[in-house]
Amino acid sequence: MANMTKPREALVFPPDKSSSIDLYIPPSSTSSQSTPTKPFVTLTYATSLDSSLALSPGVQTALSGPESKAMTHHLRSRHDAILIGCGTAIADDPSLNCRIEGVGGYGGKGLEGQPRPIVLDPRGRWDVNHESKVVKLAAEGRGKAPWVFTLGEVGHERNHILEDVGGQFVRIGGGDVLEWDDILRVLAEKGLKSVMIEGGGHVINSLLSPKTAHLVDTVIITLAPTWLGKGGVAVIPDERRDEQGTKLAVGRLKDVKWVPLGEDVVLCGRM
Ligand SMILES: NC(=O)C1=CN([C@@H]2O[C@H](COP(=O)(O)OP(=O)(O)OC[C@H]3O[C@@H](n4cnc5c(N)ncnc54)[C@H](O)[C@@H]3O)[C@@H](O)[C@H]2O)C=CC1
Ligand SMILES: Nc1nc(O)c(N)c(N[C@@H]2O[C@H](COP(=O)(O)O)[C@@H](O)[C@H]2O)n1
Repeated sequence: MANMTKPREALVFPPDKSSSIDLYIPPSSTSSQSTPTKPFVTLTYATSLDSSLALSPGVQTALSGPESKAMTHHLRSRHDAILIGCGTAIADDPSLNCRIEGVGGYGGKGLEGQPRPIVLDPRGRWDVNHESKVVKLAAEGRGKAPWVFTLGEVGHERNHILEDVGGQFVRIGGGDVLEWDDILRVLAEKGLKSVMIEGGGHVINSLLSPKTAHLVDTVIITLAPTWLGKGGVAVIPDERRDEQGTKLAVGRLKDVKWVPLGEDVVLCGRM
């Protein structure tokens, strides 16, 4: 007979696999903070062999197999926050919760092990509403409510939708764009000690730009054995040049480990 205390969709990530991955993530949600003004930053996403996150902009594309999907949820259980851009929120209507067996809402207590969803939405493009998955899950006690980082005011109605489930709009910065230094400083000020940044393309490419790539502590990338073809949402950061104008690599990972998971391989490394 099935265990009645946990919902059927709970995922399991085996301890023998997690021991390799765990070297690259904060040991627990409370213990690791690289500096007082910045949370520990894990950049993590799934990509195709031709470096695409999705078939086309605005199209959700399943790349991870079941084993690497469980790995991603293990990461979600071990970070205080999970961050995406509004392009991903609009395209995917994501859950942004953790569905690993034993976390809060999936057999565990309260919201233990659930990350705080953060959506970067400088100009209020994401029409968050009562039907948004992340709002519904928060109302059901199966995930934390989102914090949406904006540059300007949003309407009262959207404010209420988030506040009713424990979320909020957070107005940050004084310029035209949300700067990574400001985003990470605000997360640290709010007591979040670790964040996993999932995407999408604009968010990853901007974070990996030469001026901000150093803000990333570790990288955990799922590589799926498929090509998505031209026109996809590609991870391809801006180029870097030295003072003479000679082109350089944007970055190279160190302390690298490749972990096979099902048909995928997971690349772990440090910036
Ligand atoms: N395979 C994977 O692991 C993932 C795939 N995706 C896919 O990526 C696609 C969405 O990617 P994009 O359209 O590129 O949207 P995105 O999710 O990168 O959002 C881009 C928007 O974020 C906002 N933003 C705020 N601050 C920013 C900053 N500092 N840097 C960059 N953007 C900032 C801007 O308004 C920008 O238009 C979807 O198709 C989704 O399915 C998304 C996440 C993970
Ligand atoms: N790890 C991973 N593998 C894939 O194949 C993906 N398409 C994604 N996408 C990211 O996960 C979000 C959707 O998952 P939930 O609904 O939150 O469970 C999506 O919005 C992307 O951030 N990730």
